[in-house]
Amino acid sequence: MDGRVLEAAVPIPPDEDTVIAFDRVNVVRGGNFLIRDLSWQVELDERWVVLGPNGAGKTTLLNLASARMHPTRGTAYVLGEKLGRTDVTELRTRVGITTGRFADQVPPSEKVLDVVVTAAWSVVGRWRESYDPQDEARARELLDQLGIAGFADREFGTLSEGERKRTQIARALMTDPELMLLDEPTAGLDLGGREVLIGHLTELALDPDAPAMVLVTHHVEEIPPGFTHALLLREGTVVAAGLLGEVMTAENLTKTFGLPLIVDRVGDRYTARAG
Ligand SMILES: Nc1ncnc2c1ncn2[C@@H]1O[C@H](COP(=O)(O)OP(=O)(O)OP(=O)(O)O)[C@@H](O)[C@H]1O
Repeated sequence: MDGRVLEAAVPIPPDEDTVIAFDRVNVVRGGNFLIRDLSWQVELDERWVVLGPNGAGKTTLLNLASARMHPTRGTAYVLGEKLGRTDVTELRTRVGITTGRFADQVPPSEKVLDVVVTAAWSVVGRWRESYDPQDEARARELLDQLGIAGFADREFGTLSEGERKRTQIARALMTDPELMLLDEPTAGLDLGGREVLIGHLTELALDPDAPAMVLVTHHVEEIPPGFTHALLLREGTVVAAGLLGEVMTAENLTKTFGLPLIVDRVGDRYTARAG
């Protein structure tokens, strides 16, 4: 494929350290290809960013990776389970996901600690009088890790957008997932909120005990240091995939976004602008 950095050779079935193995996956809806012939492999210790313009298929890719959708054609394994052939209920508990839609489902009066603890039962809204002290301790530890321990007893609805996003990440980590999916975690944040969140995502990315991660974003400025790989998507197909430093070229991003771009690396961050 033109411009492609890495031609994925995906062993099927994948070995046990492979968390995502997609082989020539297609997703077709109403005669349109949302994903076309996509092959991709994510290993346990990798942290991927998925970049692409609106409508490129990024959310569709996360829907596959979180077992919320299975391919129309092609083979997709997530955490060793073949999509379309497996009990997705069990598989979904092994994948942590944060999306913009989640915040809308949380009752504003819900206590922050409860938002995190209830992940253990895949529910939103407190429904038990008391929790296992171990679960509560873990939730507090995660809130602390995300820098919001002081908000444990606050109502979710009173948090800033950035604090809500951090609560959501703590919730996604609560079940100790093997794969963590982050759909535009920094969208809608002001500069300060964005940078704080990027700092926490960097800490997670550098933590060898953290799960494999896939982060979707529209902006190269929002790639947290510590992320190792990138997949560039356009119109459902892979423009480039591989090591971050090799993929993030002006040529690849120009193809991905369909306009001439200049890409700079400043320290461990990227910037892009029209060239
Ligand atoms: N059920 C569906 N039927 C037909 N087309 C669909 C369906 N769901 C999504 N699409 C289309 O598939 C394309 C990919 O959608 P997707 O949401 O995966 O893109 P995205 O990269 O996440 O976009 P954005 O950055 O805007 O969130 C879009 O053009 C969308 O309109």
